[in-house]
Amino acid sequence: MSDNTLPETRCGFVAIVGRPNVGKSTLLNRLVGQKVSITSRKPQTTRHRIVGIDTEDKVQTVYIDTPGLHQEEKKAINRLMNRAASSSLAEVNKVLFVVEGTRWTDDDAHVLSKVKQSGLPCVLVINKIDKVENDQALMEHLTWLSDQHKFSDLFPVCAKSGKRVDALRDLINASQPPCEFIFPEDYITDRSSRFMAAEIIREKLMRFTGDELPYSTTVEIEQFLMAENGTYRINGLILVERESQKRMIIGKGGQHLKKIGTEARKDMEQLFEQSVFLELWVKVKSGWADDERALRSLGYGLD
Ligand SMILES: Nc1nc2c(ncn2[C@@H]2O[C@H](COP(=O)(O)OP(=O)(O)OP(=O)(O)O)[C@@H](O)[C@H]2O)c(=O)[nH]1
Repeated sequence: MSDNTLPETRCGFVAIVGRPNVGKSTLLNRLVGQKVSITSRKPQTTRHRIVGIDTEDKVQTVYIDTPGLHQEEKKAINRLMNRAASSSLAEVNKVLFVVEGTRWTDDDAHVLSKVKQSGLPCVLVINKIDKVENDQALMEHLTWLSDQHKFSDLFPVCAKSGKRVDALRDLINASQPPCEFIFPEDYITDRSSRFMAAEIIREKLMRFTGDELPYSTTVEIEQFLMAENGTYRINGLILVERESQKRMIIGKGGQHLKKIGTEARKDMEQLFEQSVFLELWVKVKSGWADDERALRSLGYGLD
């Protein structure tokens, strides 16, 4: 603490908003420098509010990753912002509104209306610039975007490659107000390791099963132990609705499930910085929607 009692550290919440599939989770992972939110080509991958924490020197930024907003989720952004803003520790002091290249849809317009209502300063992040071939079209679109709202900045990035993400991070960190750190310096998320393990498995399932896998598929971590040698022993249970889905996930001779397991294990080892022994099981569960346990693992009831 300095003499005038203002903390030497700076800290604040930043909400990441945008319609589904614009790359919010990819951006969050880049900003935090670690995988804290799962990503996939399928829209609506994010079901949970994930906090990614970025601490560098004396600045801490706590990111909130929202499920993709579309017309039916009108209240999500308000709920999110109210919840974060009512925190006694810090307030959401910035919004990152992510859009995709030169595309602008009704869902983007809907998110923008919510941003306007919130009255919060907003940086417009134009992601996926690698996909924009026409520079002139991008410039014209940026001009058009800047007329839609008084954004504090317009920031083109490529979250996938990380291009310009560091500069964005500097911009965000520079604007954080004096505040004690909310989380310990070595935290990158407020989610438990068990939760992260289930999310990683779910990501690999979505990646490797293509469009056939229904969103109703859930993952539960049945066991999460650290053995004496420091290895994590993790048992994951994948719950599906039909026998055919089970066969699809397991694949011929178990090859498919093995691949999912290997990829998930690698990500877990990177995240937990420990060796991981992962076992996966697939079980058919009928009437899962009535099952509170399965619903919980989908994230319902967490609010
Ligand atoms: N070409 C390109 N693709 C990107 C970029 N950023 C993200 N993507 C891809 O876009 C897809 C969606 O990314 P996500 O990060 O899951 O998007 P999201 O906005 O979090 O999606 P929801 O969870 O549905 O809200 C994935 O396939 C990403 O790899 C980028 O800068 N360039």
